[in-house]
Amino acid sequence: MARISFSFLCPASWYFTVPTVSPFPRQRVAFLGLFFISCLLLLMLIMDFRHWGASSPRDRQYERYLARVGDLEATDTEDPDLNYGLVVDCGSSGSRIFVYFWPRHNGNPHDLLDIKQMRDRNSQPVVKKIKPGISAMADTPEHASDYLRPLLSFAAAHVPVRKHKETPLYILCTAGMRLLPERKQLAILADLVKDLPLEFDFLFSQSQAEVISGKQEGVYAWIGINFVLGRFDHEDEADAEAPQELVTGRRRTVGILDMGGASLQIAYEVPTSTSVLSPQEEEAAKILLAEFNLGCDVQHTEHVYRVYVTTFLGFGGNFARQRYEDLVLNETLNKNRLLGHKTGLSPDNPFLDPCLPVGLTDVVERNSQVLHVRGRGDWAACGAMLSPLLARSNTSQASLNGIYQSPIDFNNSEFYGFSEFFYCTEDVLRIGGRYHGPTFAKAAQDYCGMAWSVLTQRFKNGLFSSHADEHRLKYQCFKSAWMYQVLHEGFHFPYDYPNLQTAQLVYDREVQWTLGAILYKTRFLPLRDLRQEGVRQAHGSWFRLSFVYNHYLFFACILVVLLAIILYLLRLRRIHHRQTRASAPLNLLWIEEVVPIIGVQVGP
Ligand SMILES: Nc1nc2c(ncn2[C@@H]2O[C@H](COP(=O)(O)OP(=O)(O)OP(=O)(O)O)[C@@H](O)[C@H]2O)c(=O)[nH]1
Repeated sequence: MARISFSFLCPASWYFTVPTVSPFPRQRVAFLGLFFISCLLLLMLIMDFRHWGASSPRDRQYERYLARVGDLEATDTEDPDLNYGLVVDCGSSGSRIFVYFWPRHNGNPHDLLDIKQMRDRNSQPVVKKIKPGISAMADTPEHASDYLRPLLSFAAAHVPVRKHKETPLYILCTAGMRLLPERKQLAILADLVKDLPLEFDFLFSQSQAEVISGKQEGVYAWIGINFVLGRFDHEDEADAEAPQELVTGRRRTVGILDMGGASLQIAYEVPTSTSVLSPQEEEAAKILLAEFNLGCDVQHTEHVYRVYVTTFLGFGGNFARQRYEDLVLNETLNKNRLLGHKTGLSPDNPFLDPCLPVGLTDVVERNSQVLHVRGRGDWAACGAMLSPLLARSNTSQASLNGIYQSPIDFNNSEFYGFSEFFYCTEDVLRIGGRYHGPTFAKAAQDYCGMAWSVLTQRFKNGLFSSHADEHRLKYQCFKSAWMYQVLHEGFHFPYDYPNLQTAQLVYDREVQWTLGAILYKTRFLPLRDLRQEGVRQAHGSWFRLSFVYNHYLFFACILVVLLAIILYLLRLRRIHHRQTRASAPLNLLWIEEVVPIIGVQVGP
């Protein structure tokens, strides 16, 4: 029987022996119990440790709130960890450059990069616009890069020079370019690809200058707004915007309506199992559905979204006005010919246009044909005249141009309207935000019925939004009627649909399709970061899980060991007492034996 004595913790009288093979089964049970509890504790702590990276829903909401506040601050260009990206939106009415930035990816494979619009030293968004659209370069494509130079120089002055080489530049052209013959489009793009890299050091290749399809534009706008609203977040938590809704897994996404100068897009998520369709409808629906994965790993199917997206070229606000003028001119001249009238042929016998404010005069010219017009500001009559331009078919499941429209659950959906949807409601009417059909109709009607002289006077007095210009004043009556017709007659939105917001800024972030474009184009970058992180973790994994790194775990283990020791000592003490009582004479002998062996005694 071996004897071990403990002298450093106990009083001298505590000298005792420990049998190597315990003769006490209860002691063994206690040991096993302790061992089991320790393991359990360790396991729980390790599990908990894995979750330390993720914060609670409440924390996440708070973090999001802080992030929104942070979005309004000047971008810290000294921070070496920030990445930058540029998107040029070459639209039909003008081009604008957006400068975005993002920090390192947060490591959660469910999240996209946290891309935000850059803000300058005065905390103003870094964005610059030029007019006219790039399609104005159609006949002089060799000057396309000169045309874009002011935008790129502006961006180059804002992005730190050391970052230029790694800053991707995307030049994405929309409807204005789509309307040009392919030959002219290619000539413009070729000039950009050839000349811009000579002057600017951004990451730019041939594939990064393109004419995107309307479908892409719609999907990008859809991604942009849903990202800003946090609808791609997957964790279980109450929705900040709809707290009554406890969302598990995926959140309900919002749909978009985006009316530019030349084209119009609608996009919304559709369920994977669509309603019963005829084979023809099924075929039509397939063409209009975009299925894409927003996860950084294509194998993660929980990030697959199925979105109905349609684009209508020629249905943007400015282009619709041109189509309307074509229609009016042709109809009036035909009537003149048939009935011998002279309507619109001179300024004193103008065509009375219900879609222009009262008293506004204008001249429509097409191929040497001229039509003199004067506004009569009749919004209802204007709407009625626009009906043929919607080109609806008789089928109930079709929207504009007779295109199949996937059913929308108007009782359980949310939409955001951008560009003309916002400008038409806000610029002069000042009712942007939550859209209410009857209120909008009343305001638009009142505006239309005003005399042009009164409107221009109000404009001079600064009564309209700072974004409103003369073009807006002139065409507001037409555009508001067009928007209304498109929304309710074209897309069949109920007149009292309560869940449409018209917007340009959401949480003070400008929501443009360009944000969705850069999010989509950089969606695999997190995977690269995660892989690098994975390699780093593999090297340092022991360190990360070690007790020293994890101080909570370390203290818990110390506690468990101390507990085990104390219990063990108490147990031995009891055994010792029992034995002392059983053989008192032997006790002395034990002490005599033990003291010489150890030779160290604490206490008297
Ligand atoms: N109030 C206001 N109007 C704008 C602004 N930007 C453009 N517009 C006007 O809105 C109309 C539509 O312009 P955009 O939304 O830029 O459309 P676009 O990109 O030119 O058109 P697409 O090529 O069809 O996408 C044009 O008549 C512009 O003059 C803006 O920031 N504020």
